Parts: sequence; structure tokens; C-alpha cells
Amino acid sequence: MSHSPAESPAPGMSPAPPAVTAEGLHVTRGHKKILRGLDFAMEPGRITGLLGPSGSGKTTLTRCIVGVQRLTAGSVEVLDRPAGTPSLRHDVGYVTQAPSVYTDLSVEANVRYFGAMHGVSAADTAEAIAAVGLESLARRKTADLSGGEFSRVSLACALVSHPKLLVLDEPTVGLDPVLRAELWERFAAMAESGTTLLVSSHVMEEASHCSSLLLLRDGLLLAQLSPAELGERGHSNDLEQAFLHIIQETSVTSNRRGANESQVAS
Ligand SMILES: Nc1ncnc2c1ncn2[C@@H]1O[C@H](COP(=O)(O)OP(=O)(O)OP(=O)(O)O)[C@@H](O)[C@H]1O
Repeated sequence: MSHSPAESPAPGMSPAPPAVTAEGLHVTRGHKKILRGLDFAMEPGRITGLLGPSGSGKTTLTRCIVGVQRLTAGSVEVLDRPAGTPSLRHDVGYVTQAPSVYTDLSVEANVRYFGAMHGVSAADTAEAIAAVGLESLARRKTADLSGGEFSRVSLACALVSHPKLLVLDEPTVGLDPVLRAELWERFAAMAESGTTLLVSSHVMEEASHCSSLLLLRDGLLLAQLSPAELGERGHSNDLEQAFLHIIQETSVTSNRRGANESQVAS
């Protein structure tokens, strides 16, 4: 099944509404301010990369989008409804960092089980297993799979319901370069057929596969830009270097602002 792909609107037509919109999003857990006033919109039918160092708030933001995180302030709209609205359950797929599948069941039984919650057919189950390249292992118990195979079962369980929005938290961690490349090809094909994807990663080289990037640091959104814009703004074709440059640039700006504020205060 495919959704309508995101295309440029015909002349006179208004552009498609964003798949996800966050406004003034704050999240505090315990005494820690984890997300600090995020504003952004995600274009439908595109891959948005969520990039930032460990601890920057990526998982917390993905949790807000799938509707399992209490917001301290602000709002998150997903497919025109507040995040977490029950009717979004069939439209949003979420793959967490730790694969959540039943280890005593086969690959096929796991995917069939998750598919049954959405009323999908046996053909959909087979298609999702094929999409992650596990056809030859469909009858194997997931406990007997390698780490990379195991995490692909989790992905198949999310794909089986053909979600309109797929949120993937660090899906390529622990995968070898060949598998990683295959997965990015799969994500691109899904976006081409209209699925909106949010893929979090702390590997900057993966940024080049995305249409748009959300750069997060210490719970702040440093920028939302394309990979080409990141290279330009960060003065490097190496996206990791470019990101580091933007981090340094924003640290200098906020230090200057802090110094000016303390001068005014004194
Ligand atoms: N329940 C909690 N109480 C207090 N702090 C928390 C809680 N959960 C997460 N944090 C902190 O919030 C920050 C952001 O965590 P989060 O898991 O969102 O980051 P991340 O960017 O996904 O990190 P990683 O790449 O390492 O998975 C971290 O400093 C983390 O220690």
C-alpha cells in the first residue's frame, strides 16, 4: 500500500500541511529540562533526520511525537491531530532503540502478531518480512537471530501496518555498512511512496540520506536545514565537521549573549 507521494503542489494549489508540527515544546523530567522550547515542522513524504550528540534529547523528542511523553509546555500535532490521539495508533509506527519483539516466537509469528492489531492480511506480513530481507529466516525463533537480524524484525513489525508516519530511534545502530545502506534505500523508497519518516541518529554521515535535518543539542534545536545547507553553514563537506562548527558558533553566540545580559544586569 502506498500513500500519496509528496510532490510540489500544482500552480495555485497550497502545499500539503506538515506531517508533524511542534510549537514551544518543553519537556522536564525530574529536575532536568530536557527539551527547551522547540519549534519545527516536518514535511510529509520526506525523511527528516534527528541528529545530535548522546543525551541531546532525541529519544525524548521521538517519544513526544509518538505520544508517550508528557509535555511540560507547548504542543505537538501529528497528521493534524494532537500527538497521542488514539486514532493515530494505526497511522504512526515507532521502532524504539531496544528491539521490542517476542524472543520465543518466530520472525513470522512476531510480524503476524503486530499486524493482527491493525487487521492486516497474511500478504502484508510476508511483504514486511521481505522488506527487511528476512524471508529466508521467517520461521526462525527470534532468540536465535544475530543482533542485526533481530533489530530488523522490530522494523518489520512497525512496517506491517503501513504507517503514514514512521518514527525510528537509531535504527542503524549495530548494523554493518551493507545493511545500513540497504535500510536507507528502503527508507527512501518508503518516502517516495508517501510515507513520512523521522530517523534519529548520532552518526552524522547518515544525514546525507535525509531531506531535512533537525540538529539538537542540550535540548535546543540549533537548526533545521537540508544536508546541503548544513555543509554550507558549517563550512565543510564533512557533515560531522559542519555540525561541530555550528555547535561552536552557537556556543559563542550564547556566551556573548550571556555576557551582555550580565553587563546590563550589573
Ligand atoms: N526520567 C528522566 N529523568 C531525568 N533525566 C532524564 C530522564 N530520562 C532521560 N533523561 C535525561 O535527558 C537527557 C536526554 O535523554 P534522551 O534519551 O532523550 O537523549 P538522546 O539524545 O536520545 O541520547 P542517546 O543518543 O544517548 O540515546 C539525557 O541527559 C538523559 O539523561
